[in-house]
Amino acid sequence: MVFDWFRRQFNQPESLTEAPSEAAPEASEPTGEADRTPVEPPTEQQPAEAEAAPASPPAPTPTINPYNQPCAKAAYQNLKQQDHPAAVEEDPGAVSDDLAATVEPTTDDTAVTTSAPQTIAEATPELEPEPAAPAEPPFFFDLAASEREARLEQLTAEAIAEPEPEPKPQPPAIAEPSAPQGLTFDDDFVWSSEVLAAQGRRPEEISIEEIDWLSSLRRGLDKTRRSLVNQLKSAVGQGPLSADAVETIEALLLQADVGVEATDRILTQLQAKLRQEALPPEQAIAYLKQLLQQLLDQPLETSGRYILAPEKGRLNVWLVCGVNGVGKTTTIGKLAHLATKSGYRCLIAAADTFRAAAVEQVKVWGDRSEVDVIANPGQNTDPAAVVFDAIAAAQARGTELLLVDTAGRLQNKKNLMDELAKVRRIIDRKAPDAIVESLLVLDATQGQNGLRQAQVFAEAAQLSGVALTKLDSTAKGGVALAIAQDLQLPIRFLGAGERIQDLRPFSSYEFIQALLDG
Ligand SMILES: Nc1nc2c(ncn2[C@@H]2O[C@H](COP(=O)(O)OP(=O)(O)OP(=O)(O)O)[C@@H](O)[C@H]2O)c(=O)[nH]1
Repeated sequence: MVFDWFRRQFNQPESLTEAPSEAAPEASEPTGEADRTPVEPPTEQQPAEAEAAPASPPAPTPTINPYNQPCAKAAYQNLKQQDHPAAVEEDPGAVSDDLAATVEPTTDDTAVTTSAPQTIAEATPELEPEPAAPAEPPFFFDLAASEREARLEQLTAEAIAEPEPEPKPQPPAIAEPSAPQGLTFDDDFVWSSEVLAAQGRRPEEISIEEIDWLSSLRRGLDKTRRSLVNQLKSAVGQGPLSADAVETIEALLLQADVGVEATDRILTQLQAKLRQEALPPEQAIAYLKQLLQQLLDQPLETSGRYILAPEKGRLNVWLVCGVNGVGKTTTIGKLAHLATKSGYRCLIAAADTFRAAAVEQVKVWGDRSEVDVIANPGQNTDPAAVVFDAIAAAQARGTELLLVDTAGRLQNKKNLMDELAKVRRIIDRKAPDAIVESLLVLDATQGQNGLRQAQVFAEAAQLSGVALTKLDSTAKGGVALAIAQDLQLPIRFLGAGERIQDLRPFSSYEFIQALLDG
């Protein structure tokens, strides 16, 4: 059974919607929880019962404890088993024991309540294997000593949040869809699997693809997180907020491009809560996470749709817009990849005819994602004509998702509106039954400037949501909150790298965990 990435749902812990309502009237708005369907993992070996009937929503787990690793270890063992079944079949019992002996952290309860980076640093030495060598070398020992050492160094480096280190070099763009590589029981793996576990995922349901995505997201938000977390923790964790603490939190949020409106809202709610009860830093941060997540979820609730997914068996037309350079073409390529991987018949229309190079670029992405591109040879051809041809092709082929690249560089809002309106008219005439969505691509590195672009596009087109790209290249990841608060636009997809698999549907829960807890 093919895993539908578009319909991957995120069950958030109940506490995330309940607690803030005491302090924040907004929290009493409908949460849309009922609309959410249970999580299904993108494993190729779906559990049989999951196919027959959706499992009931998993029991919520209030907080992630990445350093209490039972899920991570079990998931690792399971994935490794899929990788090397023979090796594991020889003596599965020994594998479990060795795993436990090798990575069982001996952190006590106190360590769990300390800040994440500190806990990593404290727990790290205990990740070393016990001195006594096991009788039979387990597969786990293929984590070479050098690899563990590198990991130790990395964890130690990460524990020192300041000064901000140089960003890790991003993997080069990969021309072909590539399977996530390398199964390593490292900090990324542990964090990602515990984030999934906190959403009710069982270890055997955890796939390498999801681990790969969450790891990318976590690494992508590295820069934003580093400039936020430690200072936030010290400011938030001192009982009722002093004027100084308010100022610090305000400055930190604004620095991460959270925006004035969202920052004010967060501070008001946080102050109200901390006046009611003194929370230790970890709990205060947990509360802050709830506030941020609610803020991100609000436009999703208002839109009435938690996910943006093509409807099966029908023609869905997604107009992808955005100014040049924001990652529009890349996003189309990644969406096409996601669509084919998720079992949809997909086609791309190269309707950004304003620039000849745009057509060529989109063709390259079509090749990478193995999706055909409908283009009109010749320069400055009419985009509406390309859409017309593309719809005809889509109808002939039974296409389910037609991704339309639209021009971003139009001199003014009127031109933009006219062009988008013309494309819409063609679609309405040629495919009246199609489901049409408009997705705006925004570049996170542009921070608040992106909001102004969004404003113009929001006025020109009825937007279904935003694809926020380049999160991995900026410390302004907080702009996601400004998009939600100031523009009330739902974020639908996140791009956090240049690889074809580095774009996935948005989860407010995972985003906030990666932002404040990774
Ligand atoms: N690091 C990173 N780079 C990205 C991401 N998305 C896109 N890019 C890069 O951003 C650059 C611009 O991307 P394009 O997709 O060409 O942008 P565009 O909006 O189509 O702009 P034009 O090519 O000028 O039409 C490329 O170098 C992409 O590799 C992302 O999520 N992370």
